[in-house]
Amino acid sequence: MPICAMWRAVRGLPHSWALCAPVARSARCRRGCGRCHRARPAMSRPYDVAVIGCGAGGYQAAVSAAQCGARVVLIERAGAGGACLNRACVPKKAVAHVASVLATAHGLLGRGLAGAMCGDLAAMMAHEEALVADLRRGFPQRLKALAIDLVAGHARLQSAHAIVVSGDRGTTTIEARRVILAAGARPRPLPACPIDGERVVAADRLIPLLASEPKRLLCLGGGATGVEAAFVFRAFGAEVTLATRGDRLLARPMISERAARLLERRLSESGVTILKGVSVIATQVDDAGVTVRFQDGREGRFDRVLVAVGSVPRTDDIGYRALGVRCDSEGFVATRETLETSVPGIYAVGDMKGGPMTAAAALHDGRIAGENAALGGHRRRNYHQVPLVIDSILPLAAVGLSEDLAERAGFAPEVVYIPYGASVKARAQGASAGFIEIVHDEETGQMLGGCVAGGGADELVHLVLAACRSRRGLWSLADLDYGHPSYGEELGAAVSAHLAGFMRSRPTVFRPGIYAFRD
Ligand SMILES: Cc1cc2nc3c(=O)[nH]c(=O)nc-3n(C[C@H](O)[C@H](O)[C@H](O)COP(=O)(O)OP(=O)(O)OC[C@H]3O[C@@H](n4cnc5c(N)ncnc54)[C@H](O)[C@@H]3O)c2cc1C
Ligand SMILES: NC(=O)c1ccc[n+]([C@@H]2O[C@H](COP(=O)([O-])OP(=O)(O)OC[C@H]3O[C@@H](n4cnc5c(N)ncnc54)[C@H](O)[C@@H]3O)[C@@H](O)[C@H]2O)c1
Repeated sequence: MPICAMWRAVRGLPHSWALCAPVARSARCRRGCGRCHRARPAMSRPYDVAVIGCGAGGYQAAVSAAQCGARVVLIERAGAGGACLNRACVPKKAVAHVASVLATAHGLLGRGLAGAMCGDLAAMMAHEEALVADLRRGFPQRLKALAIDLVAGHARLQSAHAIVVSGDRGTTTIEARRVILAAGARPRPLPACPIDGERVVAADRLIPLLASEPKRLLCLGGGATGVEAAFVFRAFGAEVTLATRGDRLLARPMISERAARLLERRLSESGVTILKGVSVIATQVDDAGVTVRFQDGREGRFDRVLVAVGSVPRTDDIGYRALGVRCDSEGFVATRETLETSVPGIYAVGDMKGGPMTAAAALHDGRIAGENAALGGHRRRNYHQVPLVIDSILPLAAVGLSEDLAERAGFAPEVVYIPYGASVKARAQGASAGFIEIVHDEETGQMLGGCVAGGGADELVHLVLAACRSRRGLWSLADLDYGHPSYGEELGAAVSAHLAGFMRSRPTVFRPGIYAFRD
């Protein structure tokens, strides 16, 4: 007799799903009584972890939780992969690579290359679309391999343990012991420059904007998006103006002043017009373009405008505020270092919470929150371990503490500056505009951070990060053998000079600092 039937017989109750549910997962029951299995709705057994949003943060959180043995459901209302895969990092990397090959080729004219080199926009867009589609297709398989259920629809929290999902197939309720919010953010609107999706577009429409082949483009905002967009559009022949309210590009503590100045010079040399300390007071859109008025009286005429002035939280109906999840003054979800919100059992990752808003940081969050939610652990996030990489005419990457931040954290920072002018590889490649800056504690030799501007930046930064996380600090870089000629050897050469003093006087013991706690 099937187990559910036995259960009914014992209790003397009619056949019902609620009764059978506890035994319906048994193989014996399925063989004997198909009804229980077929009738079982999604709510049959609470999940250990439910994740809302399948962007970089949500995907990683689901994977980490599943790898910890949790039963996980991932709810996504649009395309899996979120902003990073569909609109931002991935397509941007594809087009920025072509742009940097073009820039490199121009730099080698008369040094081994001859003739005109130009981009093929249509072919590049086709490559980018195929890449994104291919990566998106892989999602279901990767999730299936970890037994993660992917549910399509808009998720709304009903309680800390119940989520109502509305999709094409109606509404269902999913129960979970813990919930991870990973719903992302959206571009900050600029009232003086309203988005119309055609002439004036938001930062996350960068790729479609490229396809429209603007001749005269205004990039509003001197942050990561503005800088990267200005570089790519210029490489494809557009006349580009980059206008920012701030007094420098990439105004974040991790990126040194010296790097920002060099980037500005390289962008200007490539033909980008840079306006600093300006903001738009009015825009007028007509059939032929956009007239933009700035607060300093200047006026400009452009084909298109890209508004990239930061991000704001999603205000969509997700229901967490009603449950008492606290937000910061800007509306981003506030979290503890464990990424748990003010409501126990609800975590938040990625762009929807305060902190750095990059896919790299969202992935870091996802690893921590996924594990904490699955195991009830207390691993803490540490954004000093997350690199920032900017694709531009001057590749830039940074990690850890700048000199200022190190001083404020109580270290005695010393900055080692290594210009690429001394690098054999950089000179051989005709790319000697660049440098490496390393911040370390001069009393102990502990590595605290670094900023790389120039060739190899996006990969070298990981070597700097590894040294920051190593208890051997500067020694960890000095002990390595490097290929020659290489950019890496510049790191080794620079730190060797600084080690002489320590070798005479100091042991390799570090004070507790930003990298001291291990996870
Ligand atoms: C042009 C551009 C280029 C960038 N390039 C880089 C880069 O090179 N490197 C880098 O590190 N960062 C980059 N970023 C930043 C990066 O894209 C974001 O920080 C990252 O994608 C944020 O990931 P997330 O998981 O927090 O959010 P998202 O990727 O926005 O994912 C949130 C997901 O949640 C879903 N969702 C929202 N609400 C609900 C709901 N109620 N129910 C179900 N699903 C829901 C959304 O559909 C979405 O798929 C770039 C950003 C831009 C704009
Ligand atoms: N490579 C990467 O990691 C990468 C690339 C692109 C975007 N992103 C992330 O995406 C998010 C959005 O990028 P973003 O560049 O839009 O934001 P951002 O916060 O990086 O930069 C915003 C810029 O807009 C300027 N600004 C603000 N208000 C303005 C105004 N009224 N007029 C003119 N300028 C104004 C600011 O001075 C700043 O330079 C960021 O958090 C960024 O970290 C990351």
